Amino acid sequence: MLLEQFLEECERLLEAHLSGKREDNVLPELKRFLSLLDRSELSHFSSLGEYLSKFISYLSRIDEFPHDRKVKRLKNGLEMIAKLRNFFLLHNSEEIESLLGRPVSPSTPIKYAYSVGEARSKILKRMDIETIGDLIQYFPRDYEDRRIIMPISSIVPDRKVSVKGRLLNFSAKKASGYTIISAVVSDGFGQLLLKWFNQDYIIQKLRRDREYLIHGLAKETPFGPMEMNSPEIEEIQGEVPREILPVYSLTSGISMKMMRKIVKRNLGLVRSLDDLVPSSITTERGLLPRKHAFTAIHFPKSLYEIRKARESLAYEEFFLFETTILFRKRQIRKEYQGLQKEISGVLSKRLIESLPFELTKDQVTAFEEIRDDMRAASPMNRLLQGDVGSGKTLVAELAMVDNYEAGYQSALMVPTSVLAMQHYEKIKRELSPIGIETGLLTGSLKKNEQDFVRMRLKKGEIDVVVGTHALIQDGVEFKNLGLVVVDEQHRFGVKQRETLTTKGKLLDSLVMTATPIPRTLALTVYGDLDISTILTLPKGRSPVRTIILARKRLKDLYSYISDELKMGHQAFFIYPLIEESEQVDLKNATDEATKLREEVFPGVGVELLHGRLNDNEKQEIMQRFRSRQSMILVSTTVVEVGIDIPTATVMVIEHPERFGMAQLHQLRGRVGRSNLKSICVMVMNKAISDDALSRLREFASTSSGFDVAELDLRLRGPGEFLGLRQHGMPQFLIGDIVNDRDLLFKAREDAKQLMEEDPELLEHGALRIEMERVYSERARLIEVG
Ligand SMILES: Nc1ncnc2c1ncn2[C@@H]1O[C@H](COP(=O)(O)OP(=O)(O)OP(=O)(O)O)[C@@H](O)[C@H]1O
Repeated sequence: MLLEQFLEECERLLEAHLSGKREDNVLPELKRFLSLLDRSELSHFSSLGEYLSKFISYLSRIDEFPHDRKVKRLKNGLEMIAKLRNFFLLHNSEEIESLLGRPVSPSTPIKYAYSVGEARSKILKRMDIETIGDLIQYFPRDYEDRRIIMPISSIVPDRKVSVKGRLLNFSAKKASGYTIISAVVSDGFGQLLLKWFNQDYIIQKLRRDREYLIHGLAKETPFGPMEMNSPEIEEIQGEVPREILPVYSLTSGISMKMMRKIVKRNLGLVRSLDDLVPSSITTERGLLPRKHAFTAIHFPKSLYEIRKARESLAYEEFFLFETTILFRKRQIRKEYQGLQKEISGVLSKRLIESLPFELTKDQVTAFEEIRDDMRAASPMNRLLQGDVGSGKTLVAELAMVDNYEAGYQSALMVPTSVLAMQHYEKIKRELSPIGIETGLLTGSLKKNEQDFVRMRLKKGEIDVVVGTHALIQDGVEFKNLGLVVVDEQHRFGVKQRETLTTKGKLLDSLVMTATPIPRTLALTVYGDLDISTILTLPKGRSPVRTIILARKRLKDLYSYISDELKMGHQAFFIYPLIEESEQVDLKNATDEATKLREEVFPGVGVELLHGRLNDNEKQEIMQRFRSRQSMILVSTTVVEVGIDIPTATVMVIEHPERFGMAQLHQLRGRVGRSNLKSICVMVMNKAISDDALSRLREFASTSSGFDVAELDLRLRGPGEFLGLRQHGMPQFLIGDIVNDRDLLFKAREDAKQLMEEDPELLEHGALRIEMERVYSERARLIEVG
């Protein structure tokens, strides 16, 4: 085997031992690989041979060592493999030149590319390839390793392999709208069954008795030969070179062979690509220079080179993105002067002293960060994230007190009028004693009431206003707005945030979110914002116990709730539907409320809340629940966000599988908001799928919103997570913010350092040009954010 294959096998072996998958001796296998090694490559480089001997002798006594020393050697062994490979890569980079043809320009329309022309360019356009630049960035979805052609009889199932075989027979069948093409190939010793679904064009490639090269993943079948689904297949003409070839996603009208040829012939483009990442960083991070990475991603010499090329290109994407954000942020700071506020902190101290509890450490830190921002000359642009009930609103309140002391008005914008009312009452209660005038502005107020509030805002008679979307409507003017706080970022788009911030000039803006998002996402979605995080919950809080309960045990739950009610505690019951539906067989809030009120808990006050009630009705219901005139609130998810009832201790969720992870966590966050022990019960139906059940189990095992967010991200991927796609999250071509998160952090760090050393990017012209080209749209959003 070739050196690279030898290294691949060694790596697999050491990793299997390190992870405990293998427990036998290491050395015999290592020796076997060594005996298969084709040493011709070593003869070019004496130092390579020497290093290889060192590697072998380092591992020669490994099986005699105790466990911990063995582990250490395995780890070091893997590092030595990486070094050997890097040595090899450098050697390869000299070969790249020979691969590259004549230079072309990235913006050249695809029809002028080599081997393309008018007709093919139409096909390529269907693959979103409009220019030669797009072509080079059309990355392979997989690779075909032709360095070893396996005998069919030695195929290991579930591993991708290349084999050679003569086509014995083939057939095409149509069944319920599908075309299934089957073929049998043999290499004289073994047979393999090939199958393609709905790939009609394959049939044109098949000729009985011809020899083919086949690449794919073989699966075992209970009877008969192994089977490969949708393999790559190509007729053999002459010698098959030992190489790794790219596999692209294609559309009809273009073959894999042709696509490879087109890419290869136009690869000369990479000559004109300037490095975006400074070479000092590339070297330090062990990444490939751009030219090398682009060449290797299409035509790699080894599997390791593929990995390195991918890593290098993903890093480049992240680096470009992070630099853009930092660069724009700096531009904004330079161009816009903010309100430089004078804050002594006397008033906010008074509020803190009046509270019946102490601030948590994280609340103090977040508050200090906000105050520093408000004192500074540039406008604040900060995200305050913290778990449900961690006390974010209080921090925002303190910031508004500081802002008042500096002589400015503040606005707090929340997503629903019920929440606006709740915040307004709390804020009024706490801020009136220190002389701050508060106001409420929601769409549910009567027109003359709204007019009155608007008039007072304009005159500067209201210092702190709480409201909903009504705050951003035309006709709302402030005398001297200085701080905008937006609660629950996800409910408002960037545009709405923008409208409110332009109400005053160069305002400080604070965004609060109770749905913590993993750090990686925070860096990308909120890359333009500074972030304060409240991790710790107030003293004395214990996590909400989360239980999955079988429906037949509802009686036990009812008796538990009765005991809680006797102690003066309250309960929520959440249903996915307001009323009975003909389409789905789900419990609904209206019928269940009647049942709970009349049969299960008579006489305790059971109220029903849902989205079809008008705002005043909703507020009255909440008011009665808050003052404990009613003890049970039956609701749809309207209570999801922000409702703060410290005496509520039981949250019952019916059909929990209908809700998203973040939503479940928000619902759970409605209890456990004081020192009282609380539980969240998810009632389970028999019909629930295994997947849904395991998702709920995982949810039940978490308690912090940060863990829930990581779990959600892992299960659903970044695109679907919280519907972020609509919120300006950048799409990366090759970088994956979940799997490449470490790379993203590194890029962030490096970009920061680069911006400190060369803030105007004078020494990095190519980076600056590319930045403006790719991210012009995103940069516009950042500017207004
Ligand atoms: N340091 C603290 N110690 C004890 N209680 C606190 C502390 N800070 C806030 N609280 C109380 O905890 C409850 C939740 O606080 P708050 O509403 O500010 O949280 P939040 O993070 O905004 O919650 P949510 O995201 O669910 O809206 C309130 O009743 C508040 O008075």
